[in-house]
Amino acid sequence: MIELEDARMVYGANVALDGVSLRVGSGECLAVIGESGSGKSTLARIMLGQERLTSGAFRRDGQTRTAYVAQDPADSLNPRMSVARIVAEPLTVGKVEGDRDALIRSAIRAVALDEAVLERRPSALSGGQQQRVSIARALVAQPDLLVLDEPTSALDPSVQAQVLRLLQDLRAERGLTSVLVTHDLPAAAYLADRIAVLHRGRLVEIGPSQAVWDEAQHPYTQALLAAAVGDPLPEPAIREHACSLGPYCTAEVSPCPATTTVPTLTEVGPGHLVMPSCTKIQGAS
Ligand SMILES: Nc1ncnc2c1ncn2[C@@H]1O[C@H](COP(=O)(O)OP(=O)(O)OP(=O)(O)O)[C@@H](O)[C@H]1O
Repeated sequence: MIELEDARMVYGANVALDGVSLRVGSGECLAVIGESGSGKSTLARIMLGQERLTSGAFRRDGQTRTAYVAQDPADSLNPRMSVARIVAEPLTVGKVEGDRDALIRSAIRAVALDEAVLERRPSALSGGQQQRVSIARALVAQPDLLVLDEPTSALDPSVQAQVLRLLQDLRAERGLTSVLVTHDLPAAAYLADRIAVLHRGRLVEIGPSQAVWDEAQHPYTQALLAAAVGDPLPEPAIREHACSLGPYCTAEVSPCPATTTVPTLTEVGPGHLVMPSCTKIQGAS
């Protein structure tokens, strides 16, 4: 459904994407993971058709309707509009025909919100409810491709788990094609069929989520995994990588100080769902 071939994106002296080739099949969820600055958001903008590559090819099925869920619902929902108007926006922009009221109510029910929220403003909702409204807005015009940029990272851990479960249910019900951009490897492994790992604009690994989780091949992916599961970091080379893990590293100076915060996993419910919580490790410089 979507294909990138030798994609390169350059902003002045910054190479955001460097020779990336990948495909996203119809109905597939691909997670794109990597540290801050690795090129994830650039890739998302390309897939949404918002920017053009410097070189290489981007192909998308002709009539693809795209939708986007941003990281922080507080930023992406207009505080002056009612939830009903917010959710209706893509219907207006896309000039969608049909019973708008029914489509809006159906989208709100799909994200497990009560229809009573339609009359409220975003400020009268919790962060988790706001993100559900963002997802309802993304779904209302029945997109073929949903791009989610860190959809849970602005939420409390318990709410993150609920939103991830919701996204998983929506995937199962609707067979949506989706691209999940995240630095959260457990969330990627939970939700996605495949995981693509970006490091400094290069695709260093791509494969089925379970395989990447169980047997990551590239040292950078192994370092991300070690950080995600709170393993002590055995190899000096991997420690070096781990210290460049922006989202997981509290250090703002280089070299990294001796104490680094990395996430560990906590079971939060039945099945396979795990969410990161933080722990201190010593000597991870
Ligand atoms: N509009 C732009 N102008 C100049 N440089 C840019 C622009 N957009 C991205 N970049 C650069 O491209 C690189 C990749 O940025 P990008 O935002 O895609 O990374 P990211 O993985 O999404 O990071 P984050 O997780 O922090 O959002 C960075 O070096 C960034 O500074």
